[in-house]
Amino acid sequence: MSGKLEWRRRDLVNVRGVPMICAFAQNLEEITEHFQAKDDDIVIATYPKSGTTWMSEIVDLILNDGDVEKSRRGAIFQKVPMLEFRVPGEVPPGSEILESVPSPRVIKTHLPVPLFPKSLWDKNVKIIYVARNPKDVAVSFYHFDMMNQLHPDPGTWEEYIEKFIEGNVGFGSWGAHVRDWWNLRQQKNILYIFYEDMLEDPIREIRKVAKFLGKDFSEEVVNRIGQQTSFKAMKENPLTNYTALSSTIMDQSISPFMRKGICGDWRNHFTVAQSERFDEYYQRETAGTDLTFHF
Ligand SMILES: Nc1ncnc2c1ncn2[C@@H]1O[C@H](COP(=O)(O)OS(=O)(=O)O)[C@@H](OP(=O)(O)O)[C@H]1O
Repeated sequence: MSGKLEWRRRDLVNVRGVPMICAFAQNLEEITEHFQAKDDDIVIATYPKSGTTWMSEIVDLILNDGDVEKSRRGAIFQKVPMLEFRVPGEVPPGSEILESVPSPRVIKTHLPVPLFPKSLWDKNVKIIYVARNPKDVAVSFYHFDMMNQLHPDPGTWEEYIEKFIEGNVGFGSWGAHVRDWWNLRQQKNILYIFYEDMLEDPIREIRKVAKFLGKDFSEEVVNRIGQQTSFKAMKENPLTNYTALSSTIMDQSISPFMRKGICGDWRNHFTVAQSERFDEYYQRETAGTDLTFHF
């Protein structure tokens, strides 16, 4: 095997107790320990499939004052590089690409709190965390695992649900992820946003993010950002729908990156028994917190 094939469908690798995508696991601890943050870095942190790309495009437009032309300067994964992305021997790692991105850098990461780079904590950078209900995350992640060749094969849906509940999927436990970030939100510079709230009232949530980033826009600008970042617009936009990424990594003929973009698609996938099992999981994971999700 050579090239990207070497990293295809490999088992997850345990990094400090967190199951990680094999290609990304190489040198991950180096990022945690030695990635150099800058004071004006902005981080978009999420558990996978929780609205990262959507928030990334919103933040990019906010930083460019809603200038659509400027937002067309590159694909979303170039404008907002993923810190831990790595296919050794194939593409420069995200952490390296970030060294040449002009400030303020917007950094995408799915890293859980224990693996988050020390230097980003030390600099107390602005972090926007997006969380999504675990049933829709599981459905989205299952489809993503099928199409993303760097991920392990998800198996059947039945099998996948068990893996998800055990936290035996890329980036580990959903519950630990959303909880750890939630618990830190008042100590650190974190704006905690819910995907379902973005769907309910995108304009309200865009205003919230803009305010966090120190911007106050007219209605016209906010509406423009809302239109540009609607699911339909982003699905049709080759710069946001990931079609610019090699199909040897993401095979969108299996499942498109911009798949459905709704709340409640889980109803089309879970049996009643699976849903009840997941409800118990959700109760366990959020017990003792004031975290509440909409389904
Ligand atoms: N603009 C907009 N509006 C609503 N929903 C959107 C939007 N953009 C992306 N999406 C949906 O977000 C899901 C992908 O999540 P991520 O971007 O976090 O994926 S990744 O982890 O970075 O690969 C994935 O969800 P599913 O459709 O449920 O699979 C995308 O469709």
